[in-house]
Amino acid sequence: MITINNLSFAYKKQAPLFKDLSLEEGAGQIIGLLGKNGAGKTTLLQLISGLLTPNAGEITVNGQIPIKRSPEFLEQIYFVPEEFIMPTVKIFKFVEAHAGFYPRFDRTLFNDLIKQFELDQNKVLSKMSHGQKKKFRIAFALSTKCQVIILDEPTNGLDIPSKAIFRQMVAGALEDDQTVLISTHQVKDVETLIDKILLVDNGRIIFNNTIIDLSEKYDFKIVSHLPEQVLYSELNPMGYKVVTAANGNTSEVDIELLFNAINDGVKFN
Ligand SMILES: Nc1ncnc2c1ncn2[C@@H]1O[C@H](COP(=O)(O)OP(=O)(O)OP(=O)(O)O)[C@@H](O)[C@H]1O
Repeated sequence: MITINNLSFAYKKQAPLFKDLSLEEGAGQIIGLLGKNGAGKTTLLQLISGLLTPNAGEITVNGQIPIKRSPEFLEQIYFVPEEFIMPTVKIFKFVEAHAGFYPRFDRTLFNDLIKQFELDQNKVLSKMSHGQKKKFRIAFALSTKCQVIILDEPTNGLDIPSKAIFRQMVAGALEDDQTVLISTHQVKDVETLIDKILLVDNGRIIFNNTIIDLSEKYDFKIVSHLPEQVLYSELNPMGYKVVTAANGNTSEVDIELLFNAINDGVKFN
């Protein structure tokens, strides 16, 4: 689905951001793309979407080369950037004008998602609040049923109930042949949603693992006393948050703890 071979990329007059980066991701996953500020998450998403040109290496999405921006490519990828400007048209007019670009666009789903987000289709997009615009873009993205949906910081600006609705929507609206790539710092918002974590640091993917694998191999828990065999620990009002090797049970992955542990040098394999 998404294949990256030996990608190198630098912004003009800047040191290379990515050198020799390779990645292979199949269909049917919700992937969380994590990394510190400036790690290159948005840049990577823009490269995959064909909005930036690699200096070397190759990216393909379903066999298409993104930067060629062919109609076959554009109808199967939808990118919701972190910041965007919306046109001065009503929601229903926008849908009338744009849904046709996406052969699998599902109007029933769109109407349902807009209702769940409590948006009025007669509202003018440019006059909506930031959170409302974001909700519209998410609903539109999911309704395209594109094979690759890219969401850059989707929950920024969403109120608390909308974050829960967002999780239900993404989990409920996807087909087996779709892949969703979500870049976020709001890990709690996607913790129960994502199947896989990709961690970008210093121009490299330093971590690429599934939640199932992590939950089978490691325990993430809060304890009052530090156990002897601990891979990583953090002080917590209740005692310590720790990561240990699993003892036969599966535990829910605490992504924030995992992120901090990796940044502290803990190797998860
Ligand atoms: N248009 C640009 N021109 C030059 N440098 C840029 C440009 N856009 C981003 N950069 C630089 O590239 C690096 C990666 O930026 P990017 O926005 O991809 O990171 P990010 O991981 O998405 O960060 P954040 O979590 O803060 O959103 C940063 O050092 C940034 O300053």
